[in-house]
Amino acid sequence: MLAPPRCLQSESLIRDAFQLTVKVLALRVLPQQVGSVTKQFAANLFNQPRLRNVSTSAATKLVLLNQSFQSPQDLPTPLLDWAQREQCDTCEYELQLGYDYWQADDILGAILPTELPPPTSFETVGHIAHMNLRDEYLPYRHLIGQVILDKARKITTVVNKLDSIDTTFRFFKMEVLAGTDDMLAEVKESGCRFQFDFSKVYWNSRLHTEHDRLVQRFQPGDYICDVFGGVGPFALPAAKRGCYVYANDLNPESFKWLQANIRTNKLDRQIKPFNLDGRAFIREAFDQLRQQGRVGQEPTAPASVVPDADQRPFYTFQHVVMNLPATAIEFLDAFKGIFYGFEDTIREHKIAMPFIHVHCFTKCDEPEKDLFERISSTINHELTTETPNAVAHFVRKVAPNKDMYCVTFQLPEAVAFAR
Ligand SMILES: C[S@@+](CC[C@H](N)C(=O)[O-])C[C@H]1O[C@@H](n2cnc3c(N)ncnc32)[C@H](O)[C@@H]1O
Repeated sequence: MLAPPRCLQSESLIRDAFQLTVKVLALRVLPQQVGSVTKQFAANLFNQPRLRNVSTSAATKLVLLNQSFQSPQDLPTPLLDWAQREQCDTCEYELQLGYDYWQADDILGAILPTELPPPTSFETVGHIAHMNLRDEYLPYRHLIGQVILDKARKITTVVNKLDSIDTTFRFFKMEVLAGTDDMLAEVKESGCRFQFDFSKVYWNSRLHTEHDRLVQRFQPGDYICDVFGGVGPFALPAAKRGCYVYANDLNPESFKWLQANIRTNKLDRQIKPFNLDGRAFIREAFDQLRQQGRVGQEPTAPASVVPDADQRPFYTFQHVVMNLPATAIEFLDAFKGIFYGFEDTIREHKIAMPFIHVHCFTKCDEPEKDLFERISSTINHELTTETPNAVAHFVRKVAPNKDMYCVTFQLPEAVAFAR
């Protein structure tokens, strides 16, 4: 495999340093002989990614041969015989390769010390390439950023995640390595358009599958309570599917973009946005839905003549999503007594308890045991893997010894009816 000349660099990128002249032997053939020779001797040709092995500039064609052949004597006998029979001679041919030819890992492999493998993986958030470089790469971070910027399609900004994460709002602090400092990202996911300031809100493209997985579980017409909703990656696709969503985020920036995304996707009649702390939101959302019914369907009569809640159909959520893996379990205490006083209505109308989908991290060797124990102790009610409708789903590895899970369980009546 060809590689550019090694040229250790640490300041600005010198693109001219990647010129390479490749000398190969070529067979001079007539246009009508090209098909036959390239088919018969495919293995002996100059086969390099993204390069043609037939030169088309001359009236006679040049079929370029493998660069391991230094002189005509090196050619395999069948090829030599063919050339003699067809009266084709050989000649030398020079290819000039430069910066444009090489791929990011070729260039980074040439620039970086040999003990550092090229770091070419990054997450894409709209036009932003989001890298997570280890410490040993930091002296070269701007060079790496420039190469990624040059080589990755549709990327105009390259950022590196810094060590710190905003502890409350979970967005990453980052440094611009190359390109513009425009952090306003536009992303399409699950048929919805999302816009947000990536430097101020949480967004993780790697959660796409998890967003989809849960949304597919929801049925059109379901009520969804999204406690840590961010800019809407659960709420918007769920609403597109025909669900009614109460979506919340404490970060005012997430709330602002959630509202904007609801408008852009024309889902105002199906999503109701909130900007509250998760615990307060759970109580508020359950109360409002019980009293008001559908999203956007405010009581039309003055409050004094609106019948009491227990004389109207009892609306509640079918699903609650809680994606704040570091601390979501702690918020489960908000469900204690959430239906206190409504036991008879719920039983009479056979209303099913909501499913709670709580995301969490674990570093434990027995993840399910650890998670169910922590959940049980917060809600004062024992849940195990044996509990009907309770399951722990592995979402992804976030660090070598840290996994993200989503535990789904149906809110136990004993918890919901507690005093
Ligand atoms: C891990 S992100 C998940 C966002 C989104 N649901 C997703 O799947 O991408 C957690 C979100 O919870 C929000 N958050 C953090 N603490 C909160 C709290 N106490 N109450 C409500 N939202 C909170 C953060 O601002 C952040 O947007």
